[in-house]
Formats: sequence, structure tokens, C-alpha cells
Amino acid sequence: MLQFTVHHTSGQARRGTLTLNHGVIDTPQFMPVGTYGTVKGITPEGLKAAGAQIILGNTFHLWLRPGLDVVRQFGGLHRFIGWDAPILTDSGGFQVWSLGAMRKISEEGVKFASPVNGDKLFLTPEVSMQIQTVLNSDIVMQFDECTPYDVTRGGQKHITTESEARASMELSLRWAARCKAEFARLENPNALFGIVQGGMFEHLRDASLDGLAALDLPGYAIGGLSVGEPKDDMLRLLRHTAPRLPANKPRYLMGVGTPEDLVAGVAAGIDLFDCVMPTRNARNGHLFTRYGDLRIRNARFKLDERPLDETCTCPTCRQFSRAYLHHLDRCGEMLFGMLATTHNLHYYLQLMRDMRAALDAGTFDAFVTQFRADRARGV
Ligand SMILES: Cc1ccc(CCc2c3nc[nH]c3cc3c(=O)[nH]c(N)nc23)cc1
Ligand SMILES: [Zn+2]
Repeated sequence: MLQFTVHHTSGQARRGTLTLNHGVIDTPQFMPVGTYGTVKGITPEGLKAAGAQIILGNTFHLWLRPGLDVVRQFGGLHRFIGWDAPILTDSGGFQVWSLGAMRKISEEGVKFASPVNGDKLFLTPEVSMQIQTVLNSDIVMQFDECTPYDVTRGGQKHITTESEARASMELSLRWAARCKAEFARLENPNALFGIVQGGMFEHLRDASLDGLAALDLPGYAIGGLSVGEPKDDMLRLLRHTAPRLPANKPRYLMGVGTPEDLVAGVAAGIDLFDCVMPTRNARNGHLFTRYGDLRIRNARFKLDERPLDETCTCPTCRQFSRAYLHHLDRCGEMLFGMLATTHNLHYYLQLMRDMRAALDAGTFDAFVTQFRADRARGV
């Protein structure tokens, strides 16, 4: 089940509420990325304290480990990982592609060797739906082919051509129809989202959109971005595609992005975001603050008694100094990853809260101007 209501708009930007089987979430919203049933370095309680309302699970990884027999015994992912709020799962195709593992794509699906134990595996639209039904995620992503921006063949970088992008987009469209049929056959009570492909070509994005809109799905994602394309191309395709997605249904931009990208995405009409940046960058010492990013390993923080971000209310900023975090990072202490992840996720979720408040107050344009000025100030 899915219900989406828009309360306020500002240009293309919308403030909404999304009701799913495991609860209600506010949009626009950021969704922390979990992989093996955990968002690395933070507990479910920590996620709730940071304000996370929905998290991402990874069909591909969970299928391999712990395996469907384990998840099935727990009645789905929620009870297994101790998260009782909504979960979105990706379909697995992107993960196989991004693994770069030896894989063979056909009309039927994707054949590849398990990176865990070498087993021969075959992922199809139907199998992806069957796996996500066992996971019982609130939002199920269609099985698609994420059209690459470029591929390296024999050391040569080859930019995906219009005809290659068209063929890939049309395959994903046929797979979307197969997902819808299998989802219905399984009587899955959750929400199936289509994924718009079409590479860097507006007319292919429109063809993908039209084909998916005809399936009348409860929500739509923009795929095939944040795959190594230049930032200008990502913004061009985002601004072209987002306003053309059905206005009364949730819009999810996959894999994006920096704080600036989130603000640009909300302004273009996106409701849901995911990105590994806040969690992955945290572990690498790349921390986000209101006045810009900082790399805590830098010697200039050795004696800095200030918190990461004086305007941040997270547990890390309330208790610890930059000097201490600098020290933990330099020592490779596991506490560093935990404290840094808590801060970065809190920063991303707070940014979404601030944008929702600005949309509720009718001050979104002023918010964007202030956000950009602050981020340019420097830490
Ligand atoms: C757990 C989890 C991790 C990651 C994702 C999103 C992964 C992701 C992309 N990430 C960056 N660009 C992306 C494009 C696509 C895409 O076109 N299709 C799909 N299915 N996923 C994408 C979803 C869930
Ligand atoms: Zn903080």
C-alpha cells in the first residue's frame, strides 16, 4: 500500500507525506543506505535519533548473505535487522553491474558468478521480485539495466551512444512490465517503483517515461545518473526528467548526491534521495558541515577544540572536539567511524528537515540562497 499527499509547493519543489505499510515518512527525505542489513557504523536507535524515517536494503547482497532462508524465517527484513519503519530495496541489477563481475546480460536477465562463493547465479525480473517479496520491503524497485555513462573496452573509454542507450532503456521497459506481472502474481502488498532510463538523451528519457507511465505504477525513480557522468549532464537530465514524472506520485532520484545536489534535486521536484556519500565519506574522514566540508585528518585540526559544526545538534558535535576526532581518525579507531557516521547522517537528515520547514513556511527560495552562502563561507 502507498499513499502520497503534497501539502505545499514552491516552483517544482514539493513538501509531502508518504504513507507505506511500515509507517509514514515526510518528503523531501534522505534514505540512508544499508547494504548487508545495516547502515555501516550506526545502530537502528542511532538512525532513529538522527531522524531517519526510511532506510535502504540491498537485494543482491542479502540474497547472497545471509540468504533468503534466514530472512524468510524472520518474516522479512524488518524483524531480522531490528528496523520497524519503512525499508526500500533496490532490485539487484545495479549491484551486479557495479560489481563489474563477469556477467552476461540477455533478454531473460543477468547471469554472473557469486562474488561470495563463485556460484553461477541468474537474476531476472521475476527472481528480483521473488527476493524482494521475501524481504517484504515497503518500496520495491523494478529490475532494470542501469545504462552506463561510459565503458572501458580494451583500455579505451567508450561513451554510451544514443542507440546503445535506446536499446538499454527499451530492455528496462520490457523488464518493468515483467516485474509488474510477477509482483501481482506474488500478491505483494507493497509498492513497486519504475525506474526511468535513457542515458544522457532527453528524448530517450521521455520514451522511458511514457512507457513507464502507461504501467501506472505507485512511484517512479530516475536511474542512470550519478554513474560517472559530468555534473552538468546530471543536472540537465534531472531538470528535464523530474518535472515530467507523474506529479501525484513520489519521485526518487537514485544515488544522488552531495548536499548541493540534494537542494538542486528538491528544487527540481524530487521527493526521495539515497546516497552512500554521508556514510562512506564519514569513514574516510570527509565530513560535512554548514559552512563547507572538512577532512579531519588535516594537521590544522590537531588542537582545534571546536565541534565539527557549531550549529549541529548531533551527539558527536555535542560531546567531542575536532582535535579528538582528528586523533581517533589518525589512530584508526573504530569509534571514529561511528562518531563521523552519526554526524554526517545527522547533517544530511537535518538538511532535509530544514528544506521541509522552508517549504512549509513558504521560504524555500530564501533558504536556498542562505544555504549556498553558508556553504561557501568555509570551515
Ligand atoms: C541499498 C541500495 C544502494 C544503492 C541504491 C541505488 C543504486 C543505483 C544508483 N546509484 C547511483 N546511481 C544509480 C542508478 C541506479 C539505477 O539506474 N538503477 C538501479 N536499480 N539502482 C541505481 C539503492 C539501494
Ligand atoms: Zn554534528
